[in-house]
Amino acid sequence: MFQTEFLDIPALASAGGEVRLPGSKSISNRVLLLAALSEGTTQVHDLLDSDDTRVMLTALEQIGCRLEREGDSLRITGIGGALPPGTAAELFLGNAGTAMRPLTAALALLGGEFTLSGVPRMHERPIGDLVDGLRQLGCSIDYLGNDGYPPLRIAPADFRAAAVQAPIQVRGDVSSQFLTSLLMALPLRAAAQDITIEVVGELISKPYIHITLELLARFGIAVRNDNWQRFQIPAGSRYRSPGEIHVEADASSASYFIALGAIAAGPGVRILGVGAQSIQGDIRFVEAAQAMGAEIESGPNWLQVRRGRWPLQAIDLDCNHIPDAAMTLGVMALYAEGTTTLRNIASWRVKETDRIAAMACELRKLGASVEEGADYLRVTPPARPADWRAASIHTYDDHRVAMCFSLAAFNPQQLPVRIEDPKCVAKTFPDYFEALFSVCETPRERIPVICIDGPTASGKGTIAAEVAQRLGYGILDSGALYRIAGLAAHRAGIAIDPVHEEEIAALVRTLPIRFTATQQILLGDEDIGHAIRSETAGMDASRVSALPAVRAALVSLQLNFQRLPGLVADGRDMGTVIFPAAPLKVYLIASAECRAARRYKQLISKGISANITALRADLEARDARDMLRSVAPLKPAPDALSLDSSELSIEQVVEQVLHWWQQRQPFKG
Ligand SMILES: O=C(O)C1=C[C@@H](OP(=O)(O)O)[C@@H](O)[C@H](O)C1
Ligand SMILES: C=C(OP(=O)(O)O)C(=O)O
Repeated sequence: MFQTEFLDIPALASAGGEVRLPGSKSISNRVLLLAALSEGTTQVHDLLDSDDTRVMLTALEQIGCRLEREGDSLRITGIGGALPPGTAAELFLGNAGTAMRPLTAALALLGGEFTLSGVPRMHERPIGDLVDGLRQLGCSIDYLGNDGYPPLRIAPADFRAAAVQAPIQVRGDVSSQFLTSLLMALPLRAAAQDITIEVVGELISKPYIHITLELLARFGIAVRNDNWQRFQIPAGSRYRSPGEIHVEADASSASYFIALGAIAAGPGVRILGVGAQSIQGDIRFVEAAQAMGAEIESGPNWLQVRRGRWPLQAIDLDCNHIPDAAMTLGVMALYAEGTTTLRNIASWRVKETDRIAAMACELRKLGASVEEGADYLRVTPPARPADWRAASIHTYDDHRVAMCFSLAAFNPQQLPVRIEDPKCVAKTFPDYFEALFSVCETPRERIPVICIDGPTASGKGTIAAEVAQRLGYGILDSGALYRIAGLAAHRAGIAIDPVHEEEIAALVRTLPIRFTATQQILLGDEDIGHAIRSETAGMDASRVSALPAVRAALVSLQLNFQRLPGLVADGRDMGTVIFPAAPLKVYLIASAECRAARRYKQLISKGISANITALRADLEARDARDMLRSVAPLKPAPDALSLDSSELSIEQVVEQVLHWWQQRQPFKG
């Protein structure tokens, strides 16, 4: 997951390949609650691992469920319809509507003392209609903040007096989750009598009720659905675990990759884990994308999406049945001919943020004309490529804003897009950007490289790692590559000798090397940081570096590090030889005295004795050698910015580099 303050996505060109999507949030949290209410153990496969499911799991553990991980699956042992006596807990439910609402209903009916709270936005998301429904049953629920909103206090209620006779009424026009919550919890009261729930007002987001009914059926509860207006839970209903259950991949998350396939040139995208037979209503996003021009084939568990009509075709659609995925249509509209209208989406205003306002504001930043109404959004794309703007997309702690706006990186003006607070995708799809980059391509020259060159002990490695971490970029420690090449040849039993030059070069080209943000050096899964610092590795490194074919192979290996979303490369010839077109080159220096003192401190802290005068003499000798060597000598590139770190802290140097970087970016707030 990208934990950075922002993520700059370079202009993207095409897409191809396969993505396996994480599990459905809506299914995961329903399955967890139903398993928790059942007796016995349910083994859940392919559960979503994200913020929304984590808050649910923690809450279920707090109320007495047992959770065990078994390989990739989770075994959950339920409470069997009754809480252990005296159960009390403070539950924090983040911003997960699928945890807050259903748990409110279940816990209010189970007895026990609870407080339920969430992030500040959760305290602005309505729950009053559900509380009103539950109060009809005699539940004791108090608002701890504003009436109608979490946080809530639930106290045990005496249900004996209140046989449920009249139908329970619940409004359906603010969120379908209120009805879902009653449907999942009311079997607790249906041992001896039928229970009827009646929807007041129009029921929105109906397909989510379909998911609820499907999963209730899997747990042994057959609800009668009378035209989406009345629902009857039959007397004698009991939660019965199916024993084992698989969670489908998330159809709302699929929308970003369906849109990607529709927008991007290239062979198309194959989406695994969800298909035509999904129980999730958001699968109908497929029809909307087809109407805009996408070519989509599907099987029971996969979708294959390719660009069809181009530019896309504008649509006018009632999106009530696909409230979450429809946000993605707002961004697809940027690539359409004509004006796209998304209707009947009033519920967007009470989700993670006011999504109508958020979409309108961010789409305008990109150059679109947007009309916003109480329950609709009308998007007209930028008239000409030159009307697109490079925007810094504010994401409002809304995962879907972050995910759908990443697709603006396919703009015809080839402008990068900045996504602020990219970690907000953790709500439902923590590795969204990694998945996106794994199927997107762009010409190498669009992927930014920051070069940090300089003499030995100038602090390049530390600065490069920190800058890379702050930008979410990859790292290339080019100095280590020669050592790794030597080590790999040595391990493969190939003598480092000109006779084996081609063989070593071939080996080098395939080495799976990675530099992590925490300065680990990985060869495959092995941390080889230590092994390459040995005396022998140093000797091997200098011998391989004398072989021209190996040097050439290392050049292409180094170029291969230029991957999405960007790279920080540290070394001696990054800006001069390997990445001469890099948009920022820093030449990092420090006085010999200062570098010797730093190295001295470093060695002493590791318990290695050292002599500062000898260290300084060593450094100066190496500087001279590096600067005078005939191949790629150490020198600043003509367009490098020099930075003397002698008197600066690490943080000050990092800030200076980032400041230079920001100055080169085109983004407008
Ligand atoms: O029941 C569910 O799993 C959901 C229902 C929908 O909410 P509304 O019914 O509030 O539209 C949807 O937006 C949400 O992401 C998940
Ligand atoms: C509205 C959403 O979430 P929640 O389940 O919190 O309502 C969403 O995921 O888009």
